[in-house]
Amino acid sequence: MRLIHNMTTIAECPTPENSPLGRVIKMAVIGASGVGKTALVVRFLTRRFIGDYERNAGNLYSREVQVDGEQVTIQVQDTPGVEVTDNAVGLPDHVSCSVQWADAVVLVYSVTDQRSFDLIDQLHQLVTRAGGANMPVILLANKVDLLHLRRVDSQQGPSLAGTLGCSFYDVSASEDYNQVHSAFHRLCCQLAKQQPAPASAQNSAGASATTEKRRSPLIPRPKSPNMQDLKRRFKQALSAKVRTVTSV
Ligand SMILES: Nc1nc2c(ncn2[C@@H]2O[C@H](COP(=O)(O)OP(=O)(O)OP(=O)(O)O)[C@@H](O)[C@H]2O)c(=O)[nH]1
Repeated sequence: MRLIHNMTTIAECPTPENSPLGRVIKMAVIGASGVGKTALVVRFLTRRFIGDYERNAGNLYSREVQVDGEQVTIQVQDTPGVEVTDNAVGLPDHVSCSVQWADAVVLVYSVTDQRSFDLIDQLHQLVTRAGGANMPVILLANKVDLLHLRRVDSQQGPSLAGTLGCSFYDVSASEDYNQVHSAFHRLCCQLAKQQPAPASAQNSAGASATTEKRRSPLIPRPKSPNMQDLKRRFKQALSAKVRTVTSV
């Protein structure tokens, strides 16, 4: 089997950065197309579910949040959907690059899509190959609100997570902010505990070994963190709804 990229282009990969404000936690969200990766990231970072998302071209989102009382910069790389085909050899380059950049990976499948679930085992292998065996990974089963469309048995997710050695969460980006927040937030707490003190508290020689390991001059800087873009899209979605209502 081979993993292919569903999108036409992704121009840039994320670059590790230390915020002058303190700790930066970097996550990559990976899964098949349409499982709700963007919806989950947007829900976590803005509390909102817009419902209609542009096809993902690999956006990097960033936001300051409180983790255990500490102000932390969360950067989330939303990766384009991957698909399974024959002769799998590795992750698409841009996804692999996101894994190498990230401190942790969020694997996502949709409970309405058996193929997206079947992909997870293989994705996990490729993620640990690209990011190292110790890469923290969590598994999210999204769209649990769609009870009538469920195709993946509710026991399959926890069982697979047990086999892979990662935490598992049933979530619904559309219906339940708390579930989504809890899953991402626990991962943030775990990472915050594992990471060394912020770069600002260290001398330059003592910079994070993890950061140094992953820094590469070949990886260009990301587009600027796009909360503005999120807000724009949210406004567009709202105005589209207003237009629909007024035209009825
Ligand atoms: N009912 C329901 N729909 C959801 C949920 N999460 C996402 N969706 C919908 O599923 C569709 C795909 O969501 P996206 O967030 O664009 O999925 P994606 O994984 O980023 O897809 P790609 O950009 O193709 O990689 C959209 O129509 C969302 O509104 C959910 O929890 N419940």
